[in-house]
Amino acid sequence: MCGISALILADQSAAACPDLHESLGLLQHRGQDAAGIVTSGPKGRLFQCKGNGMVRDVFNETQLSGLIGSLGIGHVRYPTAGSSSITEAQPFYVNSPYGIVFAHNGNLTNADELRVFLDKIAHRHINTDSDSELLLNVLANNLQKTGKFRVNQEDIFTAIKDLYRQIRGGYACVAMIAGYGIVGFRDPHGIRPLVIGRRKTVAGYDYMLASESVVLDSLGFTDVEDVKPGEAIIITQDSLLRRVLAVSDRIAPCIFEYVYFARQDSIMDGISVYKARLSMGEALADQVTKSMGNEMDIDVVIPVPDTSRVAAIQLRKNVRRKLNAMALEFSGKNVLLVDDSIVRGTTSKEIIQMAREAGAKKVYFASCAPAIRYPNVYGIDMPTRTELVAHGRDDQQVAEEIGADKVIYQDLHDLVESVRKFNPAIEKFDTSVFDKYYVTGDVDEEYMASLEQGGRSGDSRGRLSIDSDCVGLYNSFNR
Ligand SMILES: O=P(O)(O)OC[C@H]1O[C@H](OP(=O)(O)OP(=O)(O)O)[C@H](O)[C@@H]1O
Ligand SMILES: NC(=O)CC[C@H](N)C(=O)O
Ligand SMILES: [Mg+2]
Repeated sequence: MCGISALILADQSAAACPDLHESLGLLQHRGQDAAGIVTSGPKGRLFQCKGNGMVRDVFNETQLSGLIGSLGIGHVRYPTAGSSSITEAQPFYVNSPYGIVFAHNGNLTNADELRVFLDKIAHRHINTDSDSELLLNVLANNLQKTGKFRVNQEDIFTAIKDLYRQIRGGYACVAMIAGYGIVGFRDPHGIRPLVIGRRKTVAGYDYMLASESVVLDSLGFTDVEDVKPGEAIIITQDSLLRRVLAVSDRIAPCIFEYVYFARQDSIMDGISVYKARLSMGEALADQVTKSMGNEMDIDVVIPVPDTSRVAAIQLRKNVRRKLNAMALEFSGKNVLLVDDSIVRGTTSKEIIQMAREAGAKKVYFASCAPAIRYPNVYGIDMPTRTELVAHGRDDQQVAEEIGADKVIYQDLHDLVESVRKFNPAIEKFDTSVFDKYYVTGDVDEEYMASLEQGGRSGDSRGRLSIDSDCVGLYNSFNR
């Protein structure tokens, strides 16, 4: 997963960087492999700082003070395509046309096709395996076709409208055109989230786009709204224009944002993540009661710790260390462990073993999400089918695999309703990891098999990471 943000300040003499930097800290849970900020300063000059690691590792005071300019964009990355090489840290930049920088949350499912198109037809050099670099180059190519000396809003809308026809997958994007303004757009199915807000200042309104509303709330922005599926927004010093450029009858925001990914203090597509999680818990309680029936013998319910993900990276040297503090609760009891999800089964297996070592009599495991049996192809870094503990296994077999006496999964319909009841206007969610229904319609057996082989360009699995301390191009001496 990734987090993105974009900011344009009303006061052109002020610096966008401090707020962008803070926005990335607030989005850190969405990506911990790399972070980057690009700002646009006087004469449209672009200033960049990006690298591998957490936000606090990538930026220091000196670097931040060098990021001058009143507009900019930022990114935190958890790769789903390409590798974790620093060369794929975002934002990406192309100089032609106009000087564009770009940041993307999501994952494209037709990356192979785009790569060929950009090479053979558009004659654009792609230097990495990142699908986001492809996306940027499709946008740049579309803008180039206008042949204009200076860009205008209509041209940008046309370029994005064309892009909607060319690319497939999940994507929320922000871009900045040097010295001109910021742009945001969201895929026609609304799979990945993006919000916009404004902040009144003496100089006028500042505008910010971000993956999650928590960023805008924390930075004092108000009138926070979701960018609509298929909508593009262009903000310059003088204007804000927004337009829905692609309409889909299959709106399907990613349900996993509510289950696990988003911060609980965010509101996404009009739904409080916190309230959705409470409601999932209620539905799961019913499911547990139903599934235990007359054999209900649970003495204690224990949540698997959900450490703040920002801090967790420090604590997460291994699963056991993370879970250690809970062992005392288990002795002599029938325990129900509750987690948001079971993916590979690593966490559940480990904590169940710990519970048994600590003297638990019976250990049941309940998951707020249904069984995850299929990969995510829209921007959440999940393993391939064969690595998923529930793939090809029924509930009983999963229980055996993770060492539980019983596994109780949330029912998919209940999960959807737990979220949907807060915004019934959303008829569907992307639930592909549970039911194999991929809303873009292009994810077939061949695609899945290629994910497993790690052979598809644009897929991170099975690929070597080419590390380099040179941002933008590979450093030869490190290879
Ligand atoms: O079956 P697995 O492959 O172990 O994956 C599932 C676990 O991964 C996540 O936790 P994680 O430890 O990543 O982060 P958290 O502290 O935010 O819960 C999730 O909350 C589950 O606990
Ligand atoms: N998780 C994401 O949103 C990743 C964005 C993009 N596919 C990358 O790998 O950089
Ligand atoms: Mg967890």
